[in-house]
Amino acid sequence: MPKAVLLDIEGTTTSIAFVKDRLFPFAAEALDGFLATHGDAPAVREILAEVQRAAPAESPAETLRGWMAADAKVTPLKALQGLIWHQGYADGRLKGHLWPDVAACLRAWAAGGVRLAIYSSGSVEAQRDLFGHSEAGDLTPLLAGFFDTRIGAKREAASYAAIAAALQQPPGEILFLSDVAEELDAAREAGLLTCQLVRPADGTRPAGRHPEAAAFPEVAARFGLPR
Ligand SMILES: CSCCC(=O)C(=O)COP(=O)(O)O
Ligand SMILES: [Mg+2]
Repeated sequence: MPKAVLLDIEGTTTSIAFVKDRLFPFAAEALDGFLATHGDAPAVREILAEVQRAAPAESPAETLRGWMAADAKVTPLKALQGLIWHQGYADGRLKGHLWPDVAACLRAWAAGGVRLAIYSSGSVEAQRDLFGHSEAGDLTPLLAGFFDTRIGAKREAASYAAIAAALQQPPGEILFLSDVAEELDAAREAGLLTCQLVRPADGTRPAGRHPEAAAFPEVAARFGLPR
């Protein structure tokens, strides 16, 4: 049985539609107003300086809008989206979507001594907000670690090796769950166990090169996780 489970968010714990049709438009629509009112806050200034360094020829707002349109998994964009979503979670406009099978399995796995951690392109702050204000309540006490692209890109094996080291867990004892085959390939290269979430409602196509499950109870059955 794996001693730790590392979880992707979009397409794994959470519907792709929630991220693409709710979270992303929420941040895009709020961008200009947020920059006007919070542009001088130190955390925002730092992000904007990083954006400007990445694309010196245009304004940070233009660059951010381009990255949003392209769904670029770029760390400063993800950090800024997290700050914008934080307001929505705080005032109740946003609630983190979780597939109905997810919360019960996370509770059972954690209660059975399995360590749980998140690895998403969304910033650590955004991850904490999604699970802290989820439709199933505050699940953050179940989670032992949060990792984003600051530790490395999700399609690079080195990122998974770094996460295993941060969790102080041998890679072979960690099961990584994701809908994206290239992420699973990278995790397996680093020595992690892998399982592709092929959720019918998300339209995920099975890649055919990793164990597959349509929902978390199937993951539990296949890998002997507590139920
Ligand atoms: C913290 S939820 C927002 C997820 C996000 O911004 C994203 O780009 C999806 O990334 P994932 O690695 O979870 O597929
Ligand atoms: Mg995903």
